Amino acid sequence: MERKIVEVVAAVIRDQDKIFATQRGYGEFKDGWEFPGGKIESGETPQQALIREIQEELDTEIEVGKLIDIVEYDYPTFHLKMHCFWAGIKKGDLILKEHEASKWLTKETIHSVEWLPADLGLIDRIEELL
Ligand SMILES: Nc1nc2c([nH]c(=O)n2[C@H]2C[C@H](O)[C@@H](COP(=O)(O)OP(=O)(O)OP(=O)(O)O)O2)c(=O)[nH]1
Repeated sequence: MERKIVEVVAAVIRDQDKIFATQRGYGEFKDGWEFPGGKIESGETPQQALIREIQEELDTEIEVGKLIDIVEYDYPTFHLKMHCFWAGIKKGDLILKEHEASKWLTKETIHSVEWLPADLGLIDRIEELL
């Protein structure tokens, strides 16, 4: 059987030398750290999906910047294709509507949380860009 492809967008919200990470509050990956975002819905561009997801999850309006990378990762039950963009805050205070915790991380602290497996390669790249 063909493995299911899950197409996701994620925002690396940056403020100077810090990036914003969130901890999942429910589901299969509960307690893992990630970049906020979610699944692209049909008819949406990745940028539109990201603006919608961040509004829903964090009650914040973002400006979507450049694509950092498209991460491909094989989880046991699906293949993840994750479009990761730089983002900045336009309006709002990053209120956690779904996540259980959040942190601003720097180059020095970026490895201090337990990232989801698919994010590890990306984290090494971001570390160099901070
Ligand atoms: N948002 C996000 N998801 C990630 C990251 N790394 C990673 O493996 N994932 C995986 C976990 C999930 O299987 C999937 C994202 O789906 P989701 O459950 O957040 O999406 P959603 O909000 O649209 O989903 P749903 O609960 O409404 O079904 O991508 C990451 O850094 N950010």
